[in-house]
Amino acid sequence: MNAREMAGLLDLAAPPKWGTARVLAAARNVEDLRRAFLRRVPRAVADFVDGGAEDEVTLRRNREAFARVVLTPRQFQGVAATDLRTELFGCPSSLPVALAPCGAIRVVHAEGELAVARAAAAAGVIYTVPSMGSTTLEEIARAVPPGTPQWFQLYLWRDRGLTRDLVVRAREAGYRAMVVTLDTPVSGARERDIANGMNIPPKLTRAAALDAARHPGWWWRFIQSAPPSFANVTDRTPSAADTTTMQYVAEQFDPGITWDDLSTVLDAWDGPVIAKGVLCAADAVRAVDAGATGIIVSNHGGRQLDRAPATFDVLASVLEAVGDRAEVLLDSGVRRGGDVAAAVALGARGCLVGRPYLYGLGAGGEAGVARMLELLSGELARTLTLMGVATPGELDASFLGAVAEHQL
Ligand SMILES: Cc1cc2nc3c(=O)[nH]c(=O)nc-3n(C[C@H](O)[C@H](O)[C@H](O)COP(=O)(O)O)c2cc1C
Ligand SMILES: CC(C)CC(=O)C(=O)O
Repeated sequence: MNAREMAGLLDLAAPPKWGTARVLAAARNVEDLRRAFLRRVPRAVADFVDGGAEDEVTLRRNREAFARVVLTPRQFQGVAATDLRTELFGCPSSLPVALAPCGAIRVVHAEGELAVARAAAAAGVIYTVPSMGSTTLEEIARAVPPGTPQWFQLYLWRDRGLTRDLVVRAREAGYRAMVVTLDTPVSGARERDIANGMNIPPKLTRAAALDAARHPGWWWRFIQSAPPSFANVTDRTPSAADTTTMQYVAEQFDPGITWDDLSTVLDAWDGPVIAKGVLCAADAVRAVDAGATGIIVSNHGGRQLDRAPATFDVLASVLEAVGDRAEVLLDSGVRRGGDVAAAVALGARGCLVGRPYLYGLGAGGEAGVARMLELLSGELARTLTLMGVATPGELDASFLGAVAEHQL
C-alpha cells in the first residue's frame, strides 16, 4: 500500500463532511470552492482540473500578474447601485464574464456540461460548449430555455471532414459564436495526468476502489451514469484496448495547422468567429486578417506552452494591435471580481473563467456552478462600488496604478 492509499484509509475515520448546501453557502470565494472540490473528487480528477503543463510556471504566472495589479479608487462617487450587464459578441450577458470551454467534465461531476449549461442560463451568463465535451452539443443546446445564447468551441482536427461536421452541427443547434482554439497543435505535457495515468473514462484500479471510501458521492454518481467519453465524436472513438481515449484525441490534434485552415470554419459559419489562444500583437492581427471578429487572450490556463506569458501582461499590446477591429476577451487565472475589473479597465470587453466553475461543479453540481457565479458577480459589484463606478463600462486605464519597482 502506498502513501496515498494509506491516506485514503485513514480518511475513513474523519468526521462526516458538511452537506453540500452548507458547504456552498459557507464558501466566501472561488478558493473556498476549490477546497471543497478537492475534498470531493478523486485525486486524479483534481489534478486533471488543477494541473498545468510541465513545471506549471505559466499556471502560477497568471495569478502573479493579477496580484501585481493596482486598482486606484475614486471616492464619494454616489454609487448607490451597480449594473454589471453587458453584451458579448451581440449576446446579452448579466456580467462581463463567460464560461470557458472545458472538455470531458463529466469526470468532475456526472451531470457535467448539462449542469454547467443550466447554471449559466439561469444566471444569464454565456457558456462556451467544448467540442471535446462529454455530452453532445445537441443535448447541451436542448438543456437550456430556447433563445439562451451559447457559444461553441472548435478544435481544427486533423480530420477536416469531422471538423466541418461539427461546425454544421453547431450551426444547426443554434450556437451563436464559434470559438476556435489556436494553442493546441499538440497537447501540453500535463505531468500530473501522466503520473496518475489519467484517462477518459478513468480506469477502475485498486487505488480507485480505495478512493471510493474517501469520495463516496463522486463514485456513487460515477457508477450510476454512463462513463464519460468524448460524446461528439464517440462513433469515431476506437474501441481497441491498446489505444486509450486520451491517446486517440491527442492524435487528432494537427501540428501542421496554419492560418489558412481557418477557412474550414469560415466557409460553413456565418456568425462571429473568436480566436482563442492569442498571446501577442502579431497573432492578434493575423487572426483578424484571417476573418476573426473576436480574440480571446488565453494561455489555456497554463495547460499548453509552459513559460508562455501571463495573459494580463500581454493584454495591452493585443488591444493596441487590433484597435476596434475585434472585441477582446481574456482568460487564464481569473479568480476574483477584481481580476475582471482590472482586465476591463485595461480595455478587455470581459473575461472567461475555466477552473472556477469546475470547482463549483465538483463541490456541488449545478448549485456549485451557480454559487461560483454568485460569488464572482458579488465581488465584481463590490469592487466597482469601492472604485467609485456603477458599471464596468466606466472603467478605463486611469483606474490602474503602477506598482513601484522595489515592491515587485
Ligand atoms: C479541465 C479543463 C479542460 C479544458 N478543456 C478545454 C477544451 O476542451 N478546449 C479549450 O479550448 N480549452 C480548454 N481548457 C482551457 C479553458 O478553456 C480556459 O482557457 C482555461 O481554463 C482558463 O484558465 P482558468 O482555468 O485559470 O480560468 C480546459 C481547461 C481545463 C481546466
Ligand atoms: C478534454 C481534455 C483533454 C481537454 C483539456 O484538458 C484541455 O484542453 O486542457
